[in-house]
This record gives sequence, C-alpha cells and structure tokens, in this order.
Amino acid sequence: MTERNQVNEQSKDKNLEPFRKEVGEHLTSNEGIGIPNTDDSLKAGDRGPTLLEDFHLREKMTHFDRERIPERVVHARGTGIHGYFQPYESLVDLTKAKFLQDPSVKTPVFVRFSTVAGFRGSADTVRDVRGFAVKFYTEDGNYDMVGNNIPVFFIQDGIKFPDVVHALKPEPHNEMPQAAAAHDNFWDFISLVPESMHMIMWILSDRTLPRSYRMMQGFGVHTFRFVNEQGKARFVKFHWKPLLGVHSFVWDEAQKLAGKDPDYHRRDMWEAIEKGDYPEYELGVQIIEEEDEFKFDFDILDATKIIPEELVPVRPIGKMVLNRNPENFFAETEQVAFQPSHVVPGIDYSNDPLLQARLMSYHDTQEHRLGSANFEHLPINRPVCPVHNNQRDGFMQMNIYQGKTNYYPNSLGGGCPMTSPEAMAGYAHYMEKVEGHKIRQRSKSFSDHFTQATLFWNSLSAPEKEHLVKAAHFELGKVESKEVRQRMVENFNHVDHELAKLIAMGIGVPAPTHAATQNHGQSSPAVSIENMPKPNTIKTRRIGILAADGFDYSQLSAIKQALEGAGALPEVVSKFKGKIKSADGQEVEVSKTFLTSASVMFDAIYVPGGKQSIETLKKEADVIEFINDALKHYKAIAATGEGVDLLMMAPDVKLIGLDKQQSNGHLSSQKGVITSRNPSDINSVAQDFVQAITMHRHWTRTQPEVNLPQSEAKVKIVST
Ligand code: HEM
Repeated sequence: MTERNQVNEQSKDKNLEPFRKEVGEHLTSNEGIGIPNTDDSLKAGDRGPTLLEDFHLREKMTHFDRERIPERVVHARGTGIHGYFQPYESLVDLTKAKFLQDPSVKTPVFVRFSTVAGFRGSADTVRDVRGFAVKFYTEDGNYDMVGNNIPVFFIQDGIKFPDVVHALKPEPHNEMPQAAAAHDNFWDFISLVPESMHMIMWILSDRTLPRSYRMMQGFGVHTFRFVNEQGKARFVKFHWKPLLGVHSFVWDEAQKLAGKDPDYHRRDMWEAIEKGDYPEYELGVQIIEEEDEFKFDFDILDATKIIPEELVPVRPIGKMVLNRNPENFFAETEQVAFQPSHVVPGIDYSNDPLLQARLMSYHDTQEHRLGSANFEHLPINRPVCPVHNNQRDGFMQMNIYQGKTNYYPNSLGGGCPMTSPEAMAGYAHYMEKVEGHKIRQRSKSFSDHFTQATLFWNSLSAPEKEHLVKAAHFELGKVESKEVRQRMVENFNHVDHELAKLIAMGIGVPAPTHAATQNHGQSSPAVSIENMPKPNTIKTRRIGILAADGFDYSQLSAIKQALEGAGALPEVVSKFKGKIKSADGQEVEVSKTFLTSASVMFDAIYVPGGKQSIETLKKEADVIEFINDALKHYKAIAATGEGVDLLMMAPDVKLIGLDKQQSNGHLSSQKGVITSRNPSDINSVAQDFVQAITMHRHWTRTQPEVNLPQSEAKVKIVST
C-alpha cells in the first residue's frame, strides 16, 4: 500500500500544479501546428467560398461549439474559493477522521457557495437558499460537507426532490420566473406538502437575503455520524458560523442589487479575497449520544427539524479560512463535484431518507454534467492522497495505467492494488443493526410538521417577523390561484393564528377565524439573526462618501481615516470618475460615480460638508435617491457641516424625526443617523458612525407597517 503523506495547507495547490497552463507566446492548433493567421478563413479566391480543408477554422469552430456543459440541475449559480481548515483541538474521542486529530494540521479546502433555483447566469441577490459546500482534501481522501445556509429542508424523503425542484424552477410552459419562488407552481406544491412549513418559515425570513457569503451560516442539515477509533459512534450535526457575524439585506435592497450588480455576492467574495480580507468560519458540532436518539419529541432523522441549540449546544471544533481565488472559473468552480456520499473514515451517514437519496443523486448527475465516468480525474476533484483501483477506461481517461493486471484478486500484478485494511485508512461502514419489512411509507415519527415552524416564528424579533410577513405578501401576492393562496393561509394557521391573519390580509383571501393549532409559546433564541451577538467590527464594510468639487477636506479625511482604521472600505462617489478638488485645493480620487454605483452597494454613507460640493450634489436627483435608499434600508448615515442640508432633502428623513432644529446644533445620533455642523465634533461623529455601522441595520427607524403581536421570546424550548 502506498504511504499516505500528511496533508498541509499547500497540498491541494501542489496537486494542481502539473495542470496549470501558461498562455504561450505563439498561437498553435491543438496539434501544435503554428497558426500565422486566425482572422481570415481559407477561401477559394479573393471573394470565394470557404474551403473545407481549413483545419484551423474547423478546429476553432468545433471546439467553440462544444464549450458549454450542462449547468447543475440545481445550485447552478455559484462561486468557489480555496482555503484551509484547522481544528482547535484533537477530536480523537469522537472521530478518527484524520483532519480532526491534530490542531497543527491545516487541511486544504475548496468551497462553493451557490443559489439553488436560478440558472447559471441569474442574479446573486434573489430570495433563495444558499448552498455552502466544502470539499476537504484530507490525508484519507476527499470529504465533502455539502450543506446549505438554512438548517432544515423542504421535504423529508429524497424521492420528492424532483417534484420540489420542478415546482420551484421556472414554470415549464413559459420558463418564468427566473430564480424566484414567487409563482403558482411553487406555492401550489408547498400548499399540498405541509412537511415543508418549517423550511418555508426560514425561506420567508431574512436568511434567504444574506448580505454576503462571508456573513451567513452554513449547516450540514442531516444528522451524520462520528465514529472513533474504538468503533463507538455518535450522531452529529454540523454548523458553520461566520466570524464577521450573520447579516442580511432588506428585500427592496436585494431586488435593486439584482439589477445594479447581478454578480454582487460573487464580486463581494472575490474582492475580499483579493484585498486579503479572508473570511473565516467556525465549524461547530452538536453531538448526540446513540442512547439519546429517541429522547427528542421529533425524529433526528427528519431533515425538516433542527435540534435546538438550547437543547444540544454547538461545540466549536475548528476554523476555516478562505484565502485564494480560483485561477480559472470553469476548471475549478464549474467542474468541482461535491457529493454528500464522499466521506472519510470517522464520518458516516445516518438513515435520514433525504440524505440516503442524495447519496446516489450527486454522482449520477455529475457523470451526466461533466460528461464522463472519469470526472474525478479533473484537477479540482483529485484527492491529495494516492488513488489506486481497477476502475479503467471510459471517456476522457487521463491516466496511463502501467502493468498487465486490472482486476482483483490477481497474482500477476503482485496482488496490487490490495485492499486497504482499516488500520491503513480502509473505510469500514458503521455496523448499525438494521432489520424491518420492506415498506414504502413515512415513519410516524416524521408526522409533526408545525411545532418547529411555530418555534421559529416565536423566536424572531419584531422586525424579523415583519419582514417574514411582508415576504409572504410578496411571494403569495404573485400567485394567481386564489385556492393556492387560501391553502397556504390554512397551513400558516397551523403555525400561528396571528401570522395567518397577517398574511391573509395582504394576499386577498379571508383570514381564518380561529387557530387551527394553538401556538405552544416556546422559542429557540439561537435561530434569530437579531438575537445573535453582533461582532463589534465594521471590517470589510463598504461606505460611500458622497462629494463633489469644493468638499471639506478635513471632514472627509477625518471620517475616511476613522473608517479605514476600523477596517472598513470607504469609497468616494461623485458625478464623474477622476479627481475632485476640496475647498482648500486638495484632490481626492473618485472610485465610483452615481452612474456606476448605487446606495444599495454600500453598507453606510457619509456626506462631508463644503458649500460648493453640497450645492452641486443638491442638483443631482441620483444623490437624493442615494441618501433616501440608505434611510429606507435602515443603514448608518453620517453628515457633517453643510452635508446635513443635503441629508435633509431626502424625503424619508422624517422617519427618523430629525428635524431642522436638532440637525442645526451639535452632534446628534438619531436611529443610526449621525449629524453635526460643528467641525470640532468630527471625531465624535466618526466614533458614533463606526458604532452605528456595527449595528448593521437600525430597525427602530420606522414603525412596523403590520401590527405584530410582541414576540414573547420565552427561553423555554421544545421539551425532551
Ligand atoms: C434528496 C434531496 C436532494 C437531492 C436529490 C439533491 C440533488 C442535487 C444535485 C443533483 C445537485 C447538483 C450537483 C452537481 O451537478 O454537481 C445538487 C447540488 C447541491 N445540493 Fe443538493 N440535493 C438534495 C438536497 C440537498 C440538501 C438537503 C442540501 C443541503 C444540505 C443540498 C445542498 C446542495 C448543494 C450545496 C449543492 C451545490 C454543490 C455545488 O456547489 O456544486 N442539497 N443537489
């Protein structure tokens, strides 16, 4: 058996090295023949027809004709990044997985974040689940953790996956709408499948509008198994937590971004990595002893259920750092093939019927999508440890196998490759005892579809509840069938009566008169984004500084410096690219214009004073919209000197009760809007502004539009 080398952070990079191809100096055909002219085809005569013998034309054209491969049937739109994973301590007690044994070992990873519903070219910021797939290139082979940013799923059994995806994707007769669940077919299916209600609550929440792939959680969803060296197994659930905190867009912002910058999330990740702002995620596990399998009032094999963190705490076990962009999107991000079935010794499956179907589906689709049984030879998919077997031939075989034998057992090839004993990283399936009749039916333990949907609703803060109701108004408001809308209200009435009434109000169907199921009043605070501790940082946040010629240099530079000092990325936005000159003759570079950017591309905005600058900006309709959007989207805003006058022109400034009197005076911090006309306040403005940006959003800016019952966030959760 070939020795397995210890893996380090560079192992995958080295493994890719032989496949890197430089652009050469001179053009050749695929056969290496020099090509002196690639602009004119070979013709018979000056104006004559093109000749079939033009091998260069034929090759160039036929290769081009075959450049596209099928996109992923789901999760077609995505972005990939290299990085590494490092455990905090040895998990030897829990698992024999090699990459979880030694805190000094960095295991290379490739991660792909994705949306689910949209085509490959669809917009990034649509309302959708996000995929969070991690390939660990471990010493014992590739381990793929193919998760999502929502901890539960639509369905309980994989056999329904084609149905839910058909219902979700654009409707078959007219292929509309793109990358959106807001249509009849999706809600028709959901209204008939109550097991989806818990997932639907998450889908309608802010979870489906992540501010960044760098600021969202990831979940393994299914219950898996850890198995240690002694053969003892425990159930495990995986959680990724971003160290930048969890943050979301508001719906209006996400929709505008989909037009202004459809690549928003892809660009956000790419630029962060290029700047050296490497995103970090902590991996955590919930461990459930085998003897506790049945102690919950839900089935841990049911993927429509969470195990509330208050019941089983999440233990942080290590950190993933993403630090290298791919060199070629197609070769790496498009050709990478994740499979939940890719496990290493120490990690095993559970009998979750959703997971069980996934175990076959990914390999199957990848043979189709990548066109060959040999897709594992592709550089991005190759493990960093040795691979030896008798799988041979097939389309696009990349290896030149040596020797005479290709079967097992053999004596003529010295018996190689021999089987790998467990002691030499041979994978042994966990010996779970299983017996039963062959049946095609759902376990009774999977039959409660509403308790955790209610738990989720009860756990949200008032603004989160408001967003959810408005999301339902949008999604179901797009549904033409009244019967479908009515059925959905009936389903919501099992989750919470008030919720059902609020939703009914916006979608033109009668509200239910009484609760179908009584709300149990329990909650799990950990599921609310607003309940999570907000890291005290504005690192990597983008701040737009609106200015024109004649701006106040000392104000602008003081705020800019404070923002940069805190790790944020301030950018000057003006009418034209180039440079603008301050009142005292100093120049600053303009990074973006009102045409090439928009309020939605920034986390906060600042307007420095300077009489001439403000007079110019006042004449720009785009500028008022810029400020107004930031107000509407609950973002931190600062204005100093005459900049306050510009802020006052935004219609929504009334929402923050910032009247002229207050703003005329000294420092004022009002619902995330910081103003002062007094130059000596500039450092306090900077300080308050930084603090306001750490809050991400200032929900107190408006009164809730829908009259929500106050959340009774009882910290009691589903009993065991
Ligand atoms: C039975 C249920 C499911 C089936 C049959 C299924 C099937 C698929 C298929 C066929 C793909 C495309 C793979 C490719 O072309 O490489 C895919 C991608 C993906 N699925 Fe699922 N899926 C299921 C449920 C789930 C669940 C529950 C999750 C999350 C836990 C999930 C997460 C993902 C992710 C993240 C990707 C994208 C992987 C990438 O970035 O390449 N899927 N799924």
